[in-house]
Amino acid sequence: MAKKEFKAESKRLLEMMVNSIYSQKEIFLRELISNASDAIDKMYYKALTDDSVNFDQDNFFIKVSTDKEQRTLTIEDTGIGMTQDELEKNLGTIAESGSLAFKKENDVKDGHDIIGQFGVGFYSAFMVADSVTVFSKAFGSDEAYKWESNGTDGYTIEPAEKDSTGTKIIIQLKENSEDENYDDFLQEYELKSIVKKYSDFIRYPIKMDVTVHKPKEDGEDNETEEVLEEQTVNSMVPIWRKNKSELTDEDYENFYNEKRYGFDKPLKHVHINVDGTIRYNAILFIPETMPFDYYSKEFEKGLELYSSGVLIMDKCADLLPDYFSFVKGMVDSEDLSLNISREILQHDRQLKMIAKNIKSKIKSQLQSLLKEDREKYVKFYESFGRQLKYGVYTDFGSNKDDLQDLLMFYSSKEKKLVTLDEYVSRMPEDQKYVYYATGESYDRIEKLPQTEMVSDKGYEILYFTEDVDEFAIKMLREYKEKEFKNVSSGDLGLDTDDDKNEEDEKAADENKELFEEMKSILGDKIKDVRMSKRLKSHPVCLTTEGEVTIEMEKILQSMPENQGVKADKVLEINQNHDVFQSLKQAYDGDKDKLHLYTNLLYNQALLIEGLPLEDPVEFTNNVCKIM
Ligand SMILES: Nc1ncnc2c1ncn2[C@@H]1O[C@H](COP(=O)(O)OP(=O)(O)OP(=O)(O)O)[C@@H](O)[C@H]1O
Repeated sequence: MAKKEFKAESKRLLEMMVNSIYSQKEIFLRELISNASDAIDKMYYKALTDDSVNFDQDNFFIKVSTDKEQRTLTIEDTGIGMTQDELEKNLGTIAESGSLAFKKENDVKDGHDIIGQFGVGFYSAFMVADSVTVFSKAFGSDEAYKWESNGTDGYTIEPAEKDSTGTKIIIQLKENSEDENYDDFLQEYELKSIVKKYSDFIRYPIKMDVTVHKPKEDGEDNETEEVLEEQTVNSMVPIWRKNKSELTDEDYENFYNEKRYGFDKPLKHVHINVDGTIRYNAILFIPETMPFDYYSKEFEKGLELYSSGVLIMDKCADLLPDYFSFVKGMVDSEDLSLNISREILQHDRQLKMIAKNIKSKIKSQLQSLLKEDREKYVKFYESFGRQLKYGVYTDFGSNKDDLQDLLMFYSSKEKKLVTLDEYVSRMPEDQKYVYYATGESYDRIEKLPQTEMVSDKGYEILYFTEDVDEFAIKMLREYKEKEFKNVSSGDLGLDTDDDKNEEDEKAADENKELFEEMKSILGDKIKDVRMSKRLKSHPVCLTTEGEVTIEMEKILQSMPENQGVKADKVLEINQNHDVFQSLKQAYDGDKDKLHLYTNLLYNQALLIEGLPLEDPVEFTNNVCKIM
């Protein structure tokens, strides 16, 4: 049976393509400039293989100009041009890429700079055009041709006049509508910024007539006039392709500012050139200050992604893990698999490899910053440390090994931020755990009764003041085989001398009934009342049993999806405190008083923990009563 070819309704196909491939209309300019750059590149490659062709860099450029009255936009290049056949084949057949064919035919080894590959970019002009006219004169030919189309009912080709080799594309802009002001594409400022945004690193000059103010020739002092001056509006050579040794810190800072990655000065930059199984260049920055919306939902992470110098994506989120979302910068790779709109990537294997590579580079940069410039690292950590801690906690702790050595906490001994490694390496031999205490501020933690015994032993305590701290540490569980221990947790693992232990046990036994009575007075507010082994000068404190601590309870309670998770609280009493004698007396003779004292002590313990009193009026009345 004879096989039949698929037919395509080309008018509909073109319409669909034009209106559904690209998410932004302005992209047409990127596509036409990329075509122009490809056409000049072809001249460059011709010159490489044909001695009769001379490639003088100065003769090659792209010019973007407008005619406001006619409402036309013109993109002209001095590239290889197209013959009549080529116009027919390349611009008359959807998905026919002369550029891809050129790459194959010419076996261009370093031809990765040729951008076109799908054979559709040109038609993006119809997103903004009522009609497109192309004048082209091919290299080595004396004849020029005109191709014209309104995008709906085909195209025409006829001989035309054109002096020089190259291609000139004239776009007749669509009428303005309610949704779109096509006149924007006639505005100098608008055009300049689109060129800068997508095509800044095209290797050939993109020229425009730009309005400048100049002193008036025979005018008075200071009198100026507006004149048009032809300027090159793109930077051409991407800084990331330059040799690192040629670049100064200032060059990187300027790039950071020009690209508006931030308004601050970057703390550190990394310039990566990888030329292995995957090839890419990247410049990454660690900012000094936190963007104002950093810890909000509005903040979007991501690096700029370029393919052969053309911007593909403003913020490619897949290139950065969330915990390094503060990193700014760009990646350029020739090896990416792009889809036809060049907006998203079909196969992201390469992208994943680049992302992995970048992740380890950032980590090692941060490690070296910590080692070599502590002051800067602390500055960085004060802004972004919280994000690293989230990184430890999220994804079920799968990144904790990568991040644990970047963490810092405030130390009770050093009175500054220290790393876990520093803590563990100076632990006395008899210390079993890494101790930490939680609270609203360093000052408040300093005064927590629960820290007394641990500090007394001479052990260092890490102060946790951010809500994520304890969650992150629970995920870490241990560092260098040393478990973390909250100073408010049940067993502190402190070695006390045996005689004292025995004495304590005896006293606890003797007062068992008193504690039972107190427990029944407080009901389900607490899990137990116990004699304390951690208090020295304070009469009372709250501790917890089990996984949920008081700080965690506070955080969980403040969340919208709060499910009433509560910590198992234990009221600990210091039996060496005078208050304990009063409790005993009340227990023996005056049950009302025991009630009063128990409630007062419980409320005091709540206040110390920064927890709200259940009944502040009753509490103050009780205070008055004993006065
Ligand atoms: N300014 C130009 N000078 C010379 N040839 C051009 C020019 N513009 C387009 N062409 C030819 O027309 C072909 C089709 O262009 P089009 O932009 O549709 O696709 P492409 O650039 O090949 O691929 P992509 O869709 O990836 O951009 C190009 O491959 C090229 O051969």
